[in-house]
Amino acid sequence: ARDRPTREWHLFDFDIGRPLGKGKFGRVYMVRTKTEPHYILALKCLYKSEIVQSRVEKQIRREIEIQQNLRHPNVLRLYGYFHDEKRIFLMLEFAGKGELYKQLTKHGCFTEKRSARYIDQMADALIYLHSKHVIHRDIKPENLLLGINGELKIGDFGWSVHAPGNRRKTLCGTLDYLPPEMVEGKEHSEKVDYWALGVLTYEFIVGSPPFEDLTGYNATYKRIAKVDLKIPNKVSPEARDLITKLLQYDPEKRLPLTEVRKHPWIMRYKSKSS
Ligand SMILES: COc1ccc(C(=O)Nc2ccccc2)cc1NC(=O)CCSc1ncnc(N)c1Br
Repeated sequence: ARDRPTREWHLFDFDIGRPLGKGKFGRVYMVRTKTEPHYILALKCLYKSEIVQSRVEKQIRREIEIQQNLRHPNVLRLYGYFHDEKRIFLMLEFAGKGELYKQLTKHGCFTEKRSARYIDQMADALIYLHSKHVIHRDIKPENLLLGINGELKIGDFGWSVHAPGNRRKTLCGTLDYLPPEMVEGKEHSEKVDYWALGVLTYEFIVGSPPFEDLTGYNATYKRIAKVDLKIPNKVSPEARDLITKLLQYDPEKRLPLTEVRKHPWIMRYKSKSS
């Protein structure tokens, strides 16, 4: 198809606003285009020196290609990018209600109604990403954002890959969301995102991830590999059922995302309006 003309962007096209947070590789600012129409964006600034050093240059180019073609209401848009001699700038959709984990920290945990609506939106976004052969691999509250109407947006893609992947994920981040097959360094598929959705469901309702073991890394490892799952009594039977169906050791036994969207716990809270 004829490529849509994308204009060249430069830093001087924008008024720079407040910092939005520190990503894994750089700083993000709220910005506005200087000329009409005044678009509000999140501009992520990455330093080439850091990128070249950590050899993620190839990764980021692949990232950008993948993401410029993603369009889904629950996936944060990457509109485009530009660079100067020292930096690469990612032009991102601005999520009006900011970082979801800040809400989770503030409230401790979410109601089952709010959790079910978020999980339904996550499942919808993951069905879309998997249809594009993108496995997210890093689903956790820190990577989720909220749009201006409170809708969930998968907001960060530092580690998504094209399926099937078994690139060792440098275990710098938390282990809590890793499924047994990744913890054991085995080949993994998009089913890793099914597992992470189960972990997310648990964490939204309970307020902490299911295999967290503050005594350390190896303790969490063991609990994941054994699927040592204890669900508190406060969790409703329907939520318990969904969590158990997602946190299955065998990836093939995990509930498909289309079934998640039809699960009684999700259906019970589907907003009448939408
Ligand atoms: C599509 O979103 C991305 C796509 C790609 C990358 C990225 O860094 N890729 C990458 C960087 C280096 C190496 C390999 C991959 C990051 C993001 N997203 C982000 O960084 C989120 C910034 S925080 C924020 N954003 C909007 N509204 C808010 N209110 C906030 Br707070």
